[in-house]
Amino acid sequence: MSSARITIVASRYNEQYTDALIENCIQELDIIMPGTRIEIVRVPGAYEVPVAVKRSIVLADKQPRVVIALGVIIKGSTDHADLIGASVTHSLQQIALDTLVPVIHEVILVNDEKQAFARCIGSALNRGREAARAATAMLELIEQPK
Ligand SMILES: Nc1c(NC[C@H](O)[C@H](O)[C@H](O)CO)[nH]c(=O)[nH]c1=O
Ligand SMILES: CC(=O)[C@@H](O)COP(=O)(O)O
Repeated sequence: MSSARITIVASRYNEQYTDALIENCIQELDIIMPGTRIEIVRVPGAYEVPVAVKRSIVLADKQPRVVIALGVIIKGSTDHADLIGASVTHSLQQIALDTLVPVIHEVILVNDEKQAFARCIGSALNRGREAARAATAMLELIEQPK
C-alpha cells in the first residue's frame, strides 16, 4: 500500500470536463496505487494552474511526491486559448525542472467540446487516467534506490 502524497491541481473552467478528469484520475490511482494520499486544489482556470502547482510544492508542510495538473482549454475565436496553453505548458515544465518534483501535464487544449468529451469523459483517450498512470510511473522512478 502506498502512502505517497500526490497533489492534483485542477481548474474549474469547463467544469463538466475538468471534474471528469479528476474523477477518472482518482479512480485510476485507486486501482494502480491504492492508499495514495491525494490532495486536490482547485483554481479558476488553466492559466492559474502553474502558480498553484508551484505553491503546492514550495509552500507545502509536506511536499507532494508528484503533482498532477488538470485542465481543459477550449479554443475560441481568438488566440487566447493558444497563448494560455503555451504558457501553461512552459510553466509546468519549468516548475518540474526547478523543483525536481514531477509535474504531470494534462491541461489539455482542444478544438471543441467533442474533443473535450472524448478525453475527459470517454474511456479510450481518457487523460485523467493517463495522468494517474504517468504519476505512478514517475513515483516508481523517483523512489528507486539511488
Ligand atoms: N477559456 C478558458 C479559460 N480561460 C480563463 C483563463 O484560464 C484564466 O482563468 C483567465 O485568463 C484569468 O487569468 N480557462 C480554461 O481553463 N479553459 C478555457 O477554455
Ligand atoms: C481559452 C479561452 O479563454 C477562450 O474561451 C476564449 O475564447 P475567445 O478566443 O473566443 O475569446
